[in-house]
Amino acid sequence: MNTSDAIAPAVESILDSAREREGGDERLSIEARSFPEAVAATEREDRVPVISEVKPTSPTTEGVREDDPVELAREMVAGGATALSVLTEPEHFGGSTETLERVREVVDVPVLRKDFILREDQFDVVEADLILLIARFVDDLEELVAAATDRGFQPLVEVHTAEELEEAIDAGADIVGINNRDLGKLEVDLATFERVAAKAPEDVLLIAESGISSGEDVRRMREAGADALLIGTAIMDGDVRENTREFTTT
Ligand SMILES: O=P(O)(O)OC[C@@H](O)[C@@H](O)c1c[nH]c2ccccc12
Repeated sequence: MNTSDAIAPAVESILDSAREREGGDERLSIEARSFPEAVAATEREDRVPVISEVKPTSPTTEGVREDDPVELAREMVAGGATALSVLTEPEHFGGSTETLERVREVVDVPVLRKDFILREDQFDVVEADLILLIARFVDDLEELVAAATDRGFQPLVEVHTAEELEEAIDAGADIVGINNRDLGKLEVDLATFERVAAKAPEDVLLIAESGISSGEDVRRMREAGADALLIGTAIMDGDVRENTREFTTT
């Protein structure tokens, strides 16, 4: 874990509660819906692969969206989402594992569990197709990537710098998310993806995360090598079906 740079207080608070969150006591075994296949299918239809994020609120968003997350998820899939991301962090993002469970029951696309996982037993609380591991926050990335894969999850390793990208590759990640948001200052800069993606090996599936809010942003990330885009705020703001449709047909 890289602790040399200061982490924003909001993120410290997220990590404090993540440390205390209990794990499951039974090891899960999952039959995951393939994310690489879903991405390839979207590409064949000449659309942009988008992971649409169900995010009721966040430390950087104003207000809380009260609509039924399951209904939002359905609408996102109807709008052409390749996959969904569901926040399960309860205290700062308004998420829950029950929501993820219900969403995964009603859609047939791959679903990412978005949370701040720090220990192996925290994998075992709810099934998902993809699971997020944030390179900056975990001590033993390689072990966690292996533990996730053993259970049948497709680990998505999130990075923000070229050094973390290297760590992710060394840990065996083949799906990597490059977060444009700096978790130190919580600021977004799309140049992050451009800079870090340039260092990625060809065979890694690259996801551009955070701060994508226009067709222009989509094109910019695709030109820089994004195989898929993870979009939350800009989809959650308004008609989620129409918003997803617009991003996927840019
Ligand atoms: O709402 P945005 O800017 O479109 O970003 C979505 C997603 O990238 C962001 O929610 C995110 C990226 N990494 C995370 C880690 C935990 C929680 C949330 C995130």
